[in-house]
Amino acid sequence: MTLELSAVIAERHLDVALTVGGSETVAVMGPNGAGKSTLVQVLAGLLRPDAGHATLGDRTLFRTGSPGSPREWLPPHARGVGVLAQDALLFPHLSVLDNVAFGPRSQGRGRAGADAAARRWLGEVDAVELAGRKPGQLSGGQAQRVALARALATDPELLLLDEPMAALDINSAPFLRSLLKRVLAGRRAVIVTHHVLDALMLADRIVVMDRGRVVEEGPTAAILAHPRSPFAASLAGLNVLAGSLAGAGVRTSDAGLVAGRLTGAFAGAAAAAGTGSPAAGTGSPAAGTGSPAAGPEGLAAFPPSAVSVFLAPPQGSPRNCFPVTVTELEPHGDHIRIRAGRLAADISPAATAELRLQPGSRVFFVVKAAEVAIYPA
Ligand SMILES: Nc1ncnc2c1ncn2[C@@H]1O[C@H](COP(=O)(O)OP(=O)(O)OP(=O)(O)O)[C@@H](O)[C@H]1O
Repeated sequence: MTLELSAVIAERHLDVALTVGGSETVAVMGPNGAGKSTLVQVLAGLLRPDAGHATLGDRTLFRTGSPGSPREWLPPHARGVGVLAQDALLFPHLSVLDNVAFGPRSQGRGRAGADAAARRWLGEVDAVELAGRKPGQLSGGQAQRVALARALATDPELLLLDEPMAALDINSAPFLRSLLKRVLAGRRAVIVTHHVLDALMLADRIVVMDRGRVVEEGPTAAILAHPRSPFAASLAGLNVLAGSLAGAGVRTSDAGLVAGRLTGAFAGAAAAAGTGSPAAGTGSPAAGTGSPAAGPEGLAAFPPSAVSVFLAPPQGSPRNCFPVTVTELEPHGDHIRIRAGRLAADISPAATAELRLQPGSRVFFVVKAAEVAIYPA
């Protein structure tokens, strides 16, 4: 069962087409004003396009009409669509439990059944203990978890997430991100995000929008490896290595142990569990996507500006050191971006000349652990 959408809204310069498969999560990215939120509002039934149609399996969400196919419009509550926005938007006068039970109740379930469903979903987002509170007694992160439970409690065929982490502080965002990873698995979802890590961790595919149109789309890894739009190219700048979490680092199958610093709430949890900081790793990260079986999955991310380039490994240094072969050199602002497979380093033109770098040069990319952010995937 597929979601198919085409929509034109002249006032917002929107002209998009989108298809989302049955258990696919699509990340919608793009610069400010690209039309990402407008797209979500169209799918949610909050905005009426001038032209177009949307179908979810054999159901029509809307059709603006043409000779031979009449105008159709399903109101938001009848679409089978759940929405999680930047703000939780809970009903302030209802308890957490009643907020989550609201959807099942309006679908016709009795109180006992709706409450049981609400408790089950609160369990899914680790918020059962909040059931009796009012929204005013919740932190931002707690409210967002409750809003996620509320969005899921109607068992929507499509989940829409519009920058769900944007309003959260740095400590709450990683927890919600790992919850989303769990609940989005096998579910159809569209997530609007500004963060490439969200796309990497949560989505199967990226759709890049610009000025109301889709300018690029494809599997997340493929878009980042071969970006065609300037926006995707800017996203692709970040170095990301995947593997399994090991203390304050990530053990990759081909780049060894990448040492870094744990981010946000996860750092607190790891510290409480008594995990330490590993020694810096060495290895060849040319492919860098391996995911060894041991331990929960994690990502190590660092900007090209944090990478130094050496002809020989620095002696006695506690830094991450990756032997690589240069594949490409390109101008990047005042610097030269040195690409080596999936990794990139930005260094000065003078350093590039001094090291006599060219495609095929075998060098060492070196990055301090303090510059590497470690995320649970
Ligand atoms: N309520 C509104 N009324 C009229 N035009 C709007 C409204 N909201 C947004 N727009 C316009 O529609 C276009 C798309 O905006 P939209 O908010 O969908 O972009 P976005 O990609 O979500 O941007 P951002 O990343 O800044 O949230 C922009 O030109 C914007 O100015």
